[in-house]
Amino acid sequence: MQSLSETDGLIMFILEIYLLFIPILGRVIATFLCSGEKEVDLAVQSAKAAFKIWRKKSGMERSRILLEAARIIRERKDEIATVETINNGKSVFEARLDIDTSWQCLEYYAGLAASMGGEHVQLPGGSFGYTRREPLGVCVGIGAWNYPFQIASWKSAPALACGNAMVFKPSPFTPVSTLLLAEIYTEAGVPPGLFNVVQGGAATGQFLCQHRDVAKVSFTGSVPTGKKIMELASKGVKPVTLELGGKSPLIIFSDCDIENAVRGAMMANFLTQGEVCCNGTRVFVQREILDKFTEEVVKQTKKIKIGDPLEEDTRMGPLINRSHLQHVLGFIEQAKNEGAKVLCGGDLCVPEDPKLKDGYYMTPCVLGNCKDGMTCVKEEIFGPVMSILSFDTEAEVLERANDTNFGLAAGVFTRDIQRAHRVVAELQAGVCYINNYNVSPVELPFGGYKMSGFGRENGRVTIEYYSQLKTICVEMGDVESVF
Ligand SMILES: NC(=O)c1ccc[n+]([C@@H]2O[C@H](COP(=O)([O-])OP(=O)(O)OC[C@H]3O[C@@H](n4cnc5c(N)ncnc54)[C@H](O)[C@@H]3O)[C@@H](O)[C@H]2O)c1
Ligand SMILES: CCCCC=O
Repeated sequence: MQSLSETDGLIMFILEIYLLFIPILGRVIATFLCSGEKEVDLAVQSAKAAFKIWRKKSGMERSRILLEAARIIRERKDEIATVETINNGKSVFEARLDIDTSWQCLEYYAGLAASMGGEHVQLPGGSFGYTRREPLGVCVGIGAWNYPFQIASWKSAPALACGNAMVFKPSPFTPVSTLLLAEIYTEAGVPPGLFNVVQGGAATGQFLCQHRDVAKVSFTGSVPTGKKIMELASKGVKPVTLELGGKSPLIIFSDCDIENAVRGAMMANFLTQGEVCCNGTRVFVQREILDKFTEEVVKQTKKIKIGDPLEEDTRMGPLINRSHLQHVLGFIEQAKNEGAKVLCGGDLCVPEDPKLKDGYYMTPCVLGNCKDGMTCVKEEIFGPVMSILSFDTEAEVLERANDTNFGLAAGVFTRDIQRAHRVVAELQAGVCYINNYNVSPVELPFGGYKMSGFGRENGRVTIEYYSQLKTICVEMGDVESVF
């Protein structure tokens, strides 16, 4: 995707034309116009009108419609996954898993919609108070390009279940699948405009964040953009949820089940071409098993089938675009210059199929001899690059694992259950895995510590991020005035 007029920072109506590149082939397949200030306002106004209808519906009514939307997603799973693969480049095998977690999210919040309530509190003299959980209004969702349909589902499902409307802006690199979600919500019976999609990049996102009728912004993307969004939202005192980047540690103790630890490390690094926010890219391995673990990880990494992501047995497709591919390869060059050793991969890859020759493919990379101060260990690469580090003691690895501004996720592999819980209690990360990595059941909250953001997606707690609490105080006696 290229913007003919990349306009980061400009707050005015701008006509942006985006070229939609398909990463599999490296070719333009469509162009589209970005929504300007006027289109953003139209989307917000129609969402506002829909909100007036939707907020009056009972939780049971909202639940029924969300369940119907979940059913349609299940029914259209293969079609949506194919669109996601063509647009993003991830293997269709993985895209189907994303679609599963999407309809599961709608089902989960459909289940909670009818049970959102407040509490009743008795006060002296028969008086009492109660609380009501009320929707916020028109919420904005802004998404990244790595999980387009899933991100839109994870934001819209709790928002709609709570009685809100949502205007969603996908990344301009992956504008397509969110439109399918809008179509599905409409078919399921939400009022027209309740879930609106606007297209565009930074400028469109800014129009949304500063719109006076927007009540909340939920953002998924990078730390620098998250900071800008927080700043814009602060001007209107709008609450924000920030799901940002990471550089998560995965700690492998020598008493682990090594086969599972290797599988965990692969899951922690190579899903969606490594373009995953919570990836455990700093793999700390206890010295006693370093050689054995490294040998096995390299062996498994070399076996990953790279190629046309629409083929059933492909497990790694192209990266999102050419400039990101160059960016990732640049990190590998820098790692070599700083003393890391490339144990496998890290090269441009031209798949055998001639039609794929212009796609954005690379071989997944394992870096050995990594040290804490290296750029590849400190910065989010967002590509298929695993950095292996060694450690000796639990105290030492905890200190090193926490020595980062990020705090999205962390993992530990050990057979010692006391140690597992002791270590995760000390890890400064919002999501911790014991003896697994990168599983995201929608029943569990997901979100970061430190610069990886705040607020949560999924789980019961997310209801609190899409609703507000009203307190009602009821007097049953006479007014005792102090005057
Ligand atoms: N924590 C999570 O749940 C999570 C999930 C997926 C991705 N991510 C993070 O996202 C990043 C990769 O995604 P990306 O490259 O799309 O991120 P990005 O920050 O470049 O863009 C994200 C979205 O923000 C929009 N945007 C850009 N500038 C804006 C501005 N000034 N105002 C409003 N909107 C603006 C973009 O158009 C896009 O829709 C990585 O850092 C990754 O870790 C986090
Ligand atoms: C595993 C899903 C989390 C998405 C982050 O990029």
